[in-house]
Amino acid sequence: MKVGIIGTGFVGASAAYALTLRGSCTELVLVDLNAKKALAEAEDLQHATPFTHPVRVSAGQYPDLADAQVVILTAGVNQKPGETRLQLLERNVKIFADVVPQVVKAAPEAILLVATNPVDVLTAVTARIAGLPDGQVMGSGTTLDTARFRALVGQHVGIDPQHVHAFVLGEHGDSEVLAWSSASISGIPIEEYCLQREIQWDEEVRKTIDEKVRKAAYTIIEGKGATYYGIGAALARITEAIARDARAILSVTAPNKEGLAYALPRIVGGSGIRDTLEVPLNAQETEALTRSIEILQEATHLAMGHLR
Ligand SMILES: NC(=O)C1=CN([C@@H]2O[C@H](COP(=O)(O)OP(=O)(O)OC[C@H]3O[C@@H](n4cnc5c(N)ncnc54)[C@H](O)[C@@H]3O)[C@@H](O)[C@H]2O)C=CC1
Ligand SMILES: CC(=O)C(=O)O
Repeated sequence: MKVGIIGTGFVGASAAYALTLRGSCTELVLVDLNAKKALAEAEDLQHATPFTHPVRVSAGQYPDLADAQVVILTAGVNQKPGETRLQLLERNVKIFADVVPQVVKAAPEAILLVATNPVDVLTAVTARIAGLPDGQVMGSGTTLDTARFRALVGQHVGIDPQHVHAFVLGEHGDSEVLAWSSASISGIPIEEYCLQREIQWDEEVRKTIDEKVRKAAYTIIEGKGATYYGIGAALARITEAIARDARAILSVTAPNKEGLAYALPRIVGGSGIRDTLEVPLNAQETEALTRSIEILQEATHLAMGHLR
């Protein structure tokens, strides 16, 4: 299975490394405006393959994406310390207006997986430009935030985060919603689990975890300039769900009938998004999700204006 990655900066290169380590594909084509960088990353990754999986890694141009099953879009500017994701909007919409038509021309059958921020808005923009069937365009959405949520809850209760079932919904950004009321440890509500095992579980714990999830990008960018390992692994996981027609439930983002994209748990398989699930929410979470969607609606309207 062939995968293309557009943009070989921190995120693109980390996704490529995760795909190679996990053996998520058999062929990987790297494309970047900076062809020298793409070539250097391809060579470096190729040298990892004797220790990983037999993935054929190369640097290329858009026509080399022909027959790719998935193309991951990571091209664009990232946040500087203190900058929000939505502040990247205008610059990255312009880049996508250039990149997306070239990807669709080369690989019209590929599932497009957007990672560039603001990812929800750029997923809507990609869908608008690409004009592909429903389900063929998705964004990484809150898969990373959901992973952060699960990792922190797992750490607090002392179990493998793979057994924490919890979602972050709405914007991949400041207004995101942690769906506490439906979160569980392998089906046992967290509150009940903590009661059984005499673990602290109160508003203070939830507030600390919420803050750490919501602010993770800001603190990591402050410390090392960019975030990339978490999203690299998330992109490999989403790609595998497509490659193996896994029907995995992942909080990816996708445009609705009105062209507005935000993250909800969705069933991801070989043809992309197969369905969207509803998470039971309490009144406070419903209100927060409505507000998050309103913020994205405003930003998406602005982004579509930049396309004209
Ligand atoms: N969705 C998520 O959860 C996450 C998203 N991101 C986002 O991913 C994006 C990329 O971040 P980084 O890799 O850290 O940035 P980076 O600056 O390290 O890499 C961006 C790459 O895009 C390339 N590029 C720029 N314009 C291009 C064009 N027209 N065609 C082809 N390539 C082009 C650049 O040459 C560069 O190699 C940012 O928007 C960042 O905010 C970052 C982390 C998590
Ligand atoms: C940069 C970004 O979007 C993140 O790490 O969540």
